[in-house]
Amino acid sequence: MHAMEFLTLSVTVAAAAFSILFFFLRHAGAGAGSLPPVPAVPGLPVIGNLLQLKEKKPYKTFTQMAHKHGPIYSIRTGASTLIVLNSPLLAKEAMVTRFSSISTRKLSNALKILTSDKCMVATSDYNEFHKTVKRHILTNFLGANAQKRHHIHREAMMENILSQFSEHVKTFSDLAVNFRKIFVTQLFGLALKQALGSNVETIYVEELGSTLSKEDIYKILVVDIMEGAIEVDWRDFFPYLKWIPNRRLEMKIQNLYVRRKAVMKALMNEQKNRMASGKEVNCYFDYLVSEAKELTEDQISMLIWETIIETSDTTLVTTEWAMYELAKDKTRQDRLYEELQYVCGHENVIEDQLSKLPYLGAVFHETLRKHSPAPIVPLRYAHEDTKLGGYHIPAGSEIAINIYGCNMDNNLWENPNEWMPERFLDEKYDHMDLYKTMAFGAGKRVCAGSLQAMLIACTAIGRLVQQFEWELGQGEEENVDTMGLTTHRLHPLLVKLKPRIK
Ligand code: HEM
Repeated sequence: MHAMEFLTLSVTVAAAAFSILFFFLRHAGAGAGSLPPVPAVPGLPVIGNLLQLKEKKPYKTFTQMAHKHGPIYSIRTGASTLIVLNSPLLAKEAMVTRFSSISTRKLSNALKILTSDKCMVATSDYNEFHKTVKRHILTNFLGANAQKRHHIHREAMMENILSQFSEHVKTFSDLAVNFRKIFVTQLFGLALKQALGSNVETIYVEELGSTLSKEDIYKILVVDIMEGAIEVDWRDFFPYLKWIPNRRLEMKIQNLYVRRKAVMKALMNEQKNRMASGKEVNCYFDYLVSEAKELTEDQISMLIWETIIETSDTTLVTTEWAMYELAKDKTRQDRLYEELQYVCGHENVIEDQLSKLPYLGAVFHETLRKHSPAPIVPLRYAHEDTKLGGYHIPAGSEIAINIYGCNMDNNLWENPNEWMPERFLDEKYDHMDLYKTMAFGAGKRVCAGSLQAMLIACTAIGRLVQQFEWELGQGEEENVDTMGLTTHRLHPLLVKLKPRIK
């Protein structure tokens, strides 16, 4: 062999051997300790990257950082290290493959108080308590059979929503209508009915010394807690300073906690009296009282409240954004209307027909993709050394799964900033698959309420488009700001409605 050829061959063999070794070390049998550390985004001493997060829309900041630093990077939030994942592959690796090492929740000080230290299905660690309460919520409330039993309440809600929009159009014809005001009152009513068996209008709360309207109850159980949940306590970032009091925040959060507890107690007492009079109904409260003997009264109160807040928020966010996009885009609204006409004729769309309405499904999924209602999965942390994307993840790292970043990934979605439901008509998608995007999470902790969210949002969107032509109110096109950490619209959607001629 020629000397030059020999040299080239040797270099090639050495390079191949090195590549195999490198691949082996990064991906396969190598111990986690020998893997490289996750690339770090440069920050400042002590505070780390906190200043880069001051925008208060971390999911957007994280997505921009991913353009520069790749889909996995670490940032320092004060004393803690946060690993941020921005691609579906990495997100699934964390939520499915490495679940056993990353199944523990990391809660802020505010959330620790508001969730009664993880006493909810969604915020608990993956332990016996979680398995028990997840079984309960699926059996009576969110599983497919339970959802069939609650169908009657959803149907009543849809009727009320439509009649209120019709009433508005009759009375004020040209005036824009506040979509959220009508929708949320009815959705909250449904939440109360499923949870407690009664769409309560008023309640006397002894601890607060006053009678509350439904609006007051909604504020205390949902709005105030959503706001409190995103309160930032600087001690979250510097746990070694937790001995320094932060009275203003502590008082505020404690006050929210106490008020919520008092209202739940009054609501539950009313239902206890009903049960004592021999009247039982199909609702989560009756089920937990009679079937979940292992739970304390406080735990039942938290679990009932959990379903109320979960029913009332994310489905509203999805439906409100879908109606915004449809009202803005007459061509796509017409396309949806044609599909509805073709499948349902002059009849109102019903849940059983949803599988025959691919464009309606596509509108739902595209809205979840572009406006993911839970843009970041509530933080988890690795309780043991593990690996992600071929990098070493030391025990104690916090993990942020940026769902918004996954759903806006340029490598996966063409023009991700555009709302294009047609992308989900591609034959690679199974029409009834609820998990086409990362919006509901993945793995063992995937959203337990996805079926309910789909049934409510799709039926509502379908009926509202069958009944009216939608147009944005003046200045609404630019009105796209969101609230804090979520994609909840900052201002309610204002729309003009024109009844369709049947
Ligand atoms: C479009 C609407 C919704 C979206 C986008 C959504 C999103 C999510 C996400 C991302 C998670 C995963 C959290 C994690 O992995 O840590 C989750 C969990 C959960 N969601 Fe939803 N959700 C929605 C509606 C609902 C509704 C209507 C309910 C109930 C009424 C609900 C109940 C739950 C529960 C109980 C969990 C915890 C599951 C577990 O930890 O095993 N969700 N949701």
